[in-house]
Amino acid sequence: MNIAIGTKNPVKIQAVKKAFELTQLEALFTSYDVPSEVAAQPISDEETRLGAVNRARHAQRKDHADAGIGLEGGVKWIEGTLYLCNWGALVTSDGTVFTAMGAGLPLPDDIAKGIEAGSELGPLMDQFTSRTGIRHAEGAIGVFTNNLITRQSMFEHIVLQLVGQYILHKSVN
Ligand SMILES: O=P(O)(O)OP(=O)(O)OP(=O)(O)OC[C@H]1O[C@@H](n2cnc3c(O)ncnc32)[C@H](O)[C@@H]1O
Ligand SMILES: [Mg+2]
Repeated sequence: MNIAIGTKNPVKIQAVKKAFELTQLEALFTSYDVPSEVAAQPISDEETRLGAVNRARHAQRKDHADAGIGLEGGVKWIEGTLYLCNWGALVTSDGTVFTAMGAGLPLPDDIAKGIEAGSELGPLMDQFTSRTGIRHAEGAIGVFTNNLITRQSMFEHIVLQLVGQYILHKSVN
């Protein structure tokens, strides 16, 4: 099957490819820089999920793929604490939408203050770690789990949830 991925971020692309390796599906991949149509820094489950769905829809339409996949990273407030939140969506050529959420943990106060002030998590994480390109590497989830879970493995898990739902749907329809 042809899978169109709605990002050019290599971490997300690798996550999709790795997840498909664990399935019985033969897949060919393309990737496109598509709009999420939400803020560059989504700040709720709803907004992050919508970003993932929009990316999946746009990617699917780009080359009439059998399925489009969108992955979106965001943050959300729970009881005054800022948490990481991550979402994925798979949209099929007949318009069926599957969604799934991934790992999320609380972020330090300094990061939360930066987000409140309007900054994006990517640059804030670079500042926090005195490095560059954390979002293309282990991500915030990697930094705050001591690399036990990386941004790639986190997104891989989301894609497995999406593909699992898709396979089940195909087998009963
Ligand atoms: O090229 P795309 O696909 O857009 O990949 P991205 O790394 O920008 O990822 P998102 O747009 O999904 O993430 C939304 C925002 O949150 C940031 N972000 C999300 N998760 C992150 C993480 O784990 N580590 C660092 N930054 C992260 C990212 O830099 C964006 O500002
Ligand atoms: Mg982005």
